[in-house]
Amino acid sequence: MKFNSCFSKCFSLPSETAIIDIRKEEPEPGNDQNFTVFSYSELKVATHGFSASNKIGEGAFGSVYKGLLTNGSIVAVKMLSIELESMRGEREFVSEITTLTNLEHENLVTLVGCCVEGAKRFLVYNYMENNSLAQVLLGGEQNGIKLRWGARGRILLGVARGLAYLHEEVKPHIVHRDIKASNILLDQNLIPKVSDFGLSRILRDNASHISTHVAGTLGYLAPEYAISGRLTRKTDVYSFGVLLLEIISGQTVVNFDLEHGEHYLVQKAWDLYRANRLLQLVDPVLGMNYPEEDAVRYIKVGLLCVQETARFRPEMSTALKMLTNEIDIGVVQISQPGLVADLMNIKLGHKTTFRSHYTEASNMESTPSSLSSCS
Ligand SMILES: Nc1ncnc2c1ncn2[C@@H]1O[C@H](COP(=O)(O)OP(=O)(O)OP(=O)(O)O)[C@@H](O)[C@H]1O
Repeated sequence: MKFNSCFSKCFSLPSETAIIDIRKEEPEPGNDQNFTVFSYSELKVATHGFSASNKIGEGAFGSVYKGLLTNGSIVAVKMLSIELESMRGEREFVSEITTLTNLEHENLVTLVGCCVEGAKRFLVYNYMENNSLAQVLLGGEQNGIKLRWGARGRILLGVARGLAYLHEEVKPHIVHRDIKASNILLDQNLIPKVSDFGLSRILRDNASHISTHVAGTLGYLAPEYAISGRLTRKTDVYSFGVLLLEIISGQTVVNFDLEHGEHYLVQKAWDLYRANRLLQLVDPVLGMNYPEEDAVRYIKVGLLCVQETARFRPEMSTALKMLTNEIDIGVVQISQPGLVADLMNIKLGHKTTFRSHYTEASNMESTPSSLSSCS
């Protein structure tokens, strides 16, 4: 796709700015027709000037705004607040985004386009009506959504499918790196959509967006990734296992409000497994309204995914088959999970240093260089 093949158009807009110039990427024949390079003014109008009332979230990359495009579609506009030196150049940025928009799966958020205006960069996604799993599952009553067992099962299967697609069908495969409840968005039917996949591709080498200074995020990190920076698909499998345990238990991976001994969800699940009391992990709000056999199977898959030794964790497609009972988890041995407790104690006071340890060179499986200052 040629980035310089933009053209200007005039649209009438339902605001005080009646007519503005809009640059759009003209698709070449055979190219992806769904990809749009938006103009800054178009996004500005769509989000009411990036107003506070349109702001729907804030992440490590920057603020997210709800927007209404002139064609009537509702979008989420992510304003990237990353230093320019960490970001790829204009052409590379657009080319990486084009690649990402070609990834289509029911369980991935659709990236509809981007905007480059000087130093400013924006990503434009389909808007997800039910916000993130973090807010719905762990945000309490204010969301007005109570996730029943069936919905929880559909969500974790959907996330597993989305990840299996990124890991095993996309070529070259994509390691998400940041699987967590706030990166799972829910559409109007509570279908889960994995977001923020492939974002490291828009960064220059050695730049990282993973917000490891956030305790919750830290709890999702596989031990080998946290300690030595080794990034593989099994790193995502670990994070998926943590997410699964959160979905079943309704608890966050780390919660210091709970009683001593219950702070770390993975530790708690492991203790209950060894005591043969796995059902005690299930979210009490579900009462008795869940099939016990499925619950035990799901939790065992979660524990298998968070095993300390990466090679003992299943591939995502295998985990999926275990969840759906196509593969019998009963015969699989589960050993010691990777526990974050020690890591949390050591690292949380060292925000800046810690973050700098999580730099990765590419989206591919990698082992970054020295971590000698890690203490
Ligand atoms: N496509 C979308 N539709 C609806 N809401 C969205 C969409 N994308 C993001 N959001 C909202 O914006 C919030 C911030 O999203 P973002 O992906 O920037 O950060 P995060 O995942 O919460 O945190 P981090 O950047 O540390 O991973 C989300 O939690 C969600 O509430």
